[in-house]
Amino acid sequence: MKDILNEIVEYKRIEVDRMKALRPQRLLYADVERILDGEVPSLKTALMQSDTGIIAEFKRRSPSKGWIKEEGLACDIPLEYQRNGASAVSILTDGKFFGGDDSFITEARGSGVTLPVLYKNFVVDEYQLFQARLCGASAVLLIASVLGRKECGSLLSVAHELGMEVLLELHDEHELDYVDLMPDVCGVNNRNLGTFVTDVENSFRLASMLPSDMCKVSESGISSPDTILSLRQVGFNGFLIGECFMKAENPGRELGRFVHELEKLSYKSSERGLNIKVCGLTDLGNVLDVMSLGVDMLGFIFYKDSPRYVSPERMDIICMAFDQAISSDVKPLKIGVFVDSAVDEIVTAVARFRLDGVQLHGHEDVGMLDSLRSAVSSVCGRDITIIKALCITSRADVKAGMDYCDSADMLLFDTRGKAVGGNGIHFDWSVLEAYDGKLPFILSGGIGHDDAKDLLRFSHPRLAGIDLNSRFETSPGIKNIGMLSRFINEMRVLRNKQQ
Ligand SMILES: O=C(O)c1ccccc1N[C@@H]1O[C@H](COP(=O)(O)O)[C@@H](O)[C@H]1O
Repeated sequence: MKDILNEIVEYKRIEVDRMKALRPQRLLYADVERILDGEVPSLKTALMQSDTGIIAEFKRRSPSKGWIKEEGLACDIPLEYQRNGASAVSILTDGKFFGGDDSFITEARGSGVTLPVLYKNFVVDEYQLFQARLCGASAVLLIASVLGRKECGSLLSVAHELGMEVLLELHDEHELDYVDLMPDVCGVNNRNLGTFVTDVENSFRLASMLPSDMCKVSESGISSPDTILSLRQVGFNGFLIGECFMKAENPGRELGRFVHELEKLSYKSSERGLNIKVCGLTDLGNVLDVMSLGVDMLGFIFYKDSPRYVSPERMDIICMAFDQAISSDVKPLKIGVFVDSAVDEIVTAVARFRLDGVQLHGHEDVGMLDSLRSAVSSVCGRDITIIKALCITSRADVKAGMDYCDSADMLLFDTRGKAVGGNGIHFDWSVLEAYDGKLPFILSGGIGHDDAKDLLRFSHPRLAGIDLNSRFETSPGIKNIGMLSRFINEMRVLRNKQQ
């Protein structure tokens, strides 16, 4: 088989010469000089700080697949990626082989894309770096296997002088000496550019050979959130995904679905430790204070008989401030708590308050959960996390949780008491030994500030988090921030000692 990479690079050199003849380098540089004062967002910072680390790629065709999305618009898809949880966007600008163009980055910027944009092309000449800067790129891709080490070093310096970062792409261990050139980000390509065959094992193989403090990206062939979790464990910060999104009818929506799956999996694997849900919030200032503690989920009770009921009008105000206050490293999920509400009512709340999940605290059966999931999907175009709460007194109550294993994403075990929820009393946690289902669960029911030690002694393979509610309040619906903060710190200290 003819080596496709060689063919592309041969053509690229001819193409660059042609472009230079049409627009000499000094004229191009004069244009670049005019915009050099303006800054572009950093790819490295976005990857190191963001939740997902996903670099979503806009790629209309490829040499191996032909057209993937010929009708895809650069003023549409990259912005949708930004709205659906990407940390950065990669835009293919090579024309002949990938159906791209530099104008795609200009169009994406024009449509409102503020995320870092990677200029994805086969850079062999500094002329292309000027082009990248001019169209609004934050970073350029340099491929070790098509550049001599010296040539790569000098392109890297020019990119830096132009205020752009470099993602240096490696494919195998023979290229590891390029890492000394100090690129901003190091990529491991899982695609053999000669044959276009992908194998994610390549990233796992090279991970330990790269410096541990280097920002690392795994590129190509990633199609499942599970793979991202495993790649994170071996030190990857970023994940470049193109085809998996571009081949979907709606790439932005597909990314949103993928991110949601990733969030759910992160909870399941307890990758973030024991997750903390603070429930029964009703006051805007109190919500912002709780968020500053770095908790994982915020619970809002939409059950009118609860003393922690939050009205829709109050919730609108909370949501507005929540969206503005949010920074990527503090992003709790918004969970709505419902008791035997109608599906329509829940779907309306999910859409209006942009809820990430719902906690069903009544007698909702499996059929209801399935109808709810499909109604949310058709109205909101996305999935939600469904937490089914079960009231527990005995091992038999625990076993009932098994019924929901294909419909819910998580269970919540609460104490059976006089009120539907929020009774403030424990149940006997030892009955949870009877739970051997596959869903993760949140432990709930009267957890208070004096429970930290017992909680850390309690272990169960499916324990994913704890719920803090009535025993952390100054009055119903108002959380005691000092008490919550001391408890969360105590849990962290005890946990670190345990590890
Ligand atoms: O807290 C409430 O008022 C409430 C009302 C209706 C349904 C659920 C409710 N709260 C949930 O109850 C559990 C246990 O809370 P507590 O620790 O015993 O106060 C918790 O999961 C809340 O989400």
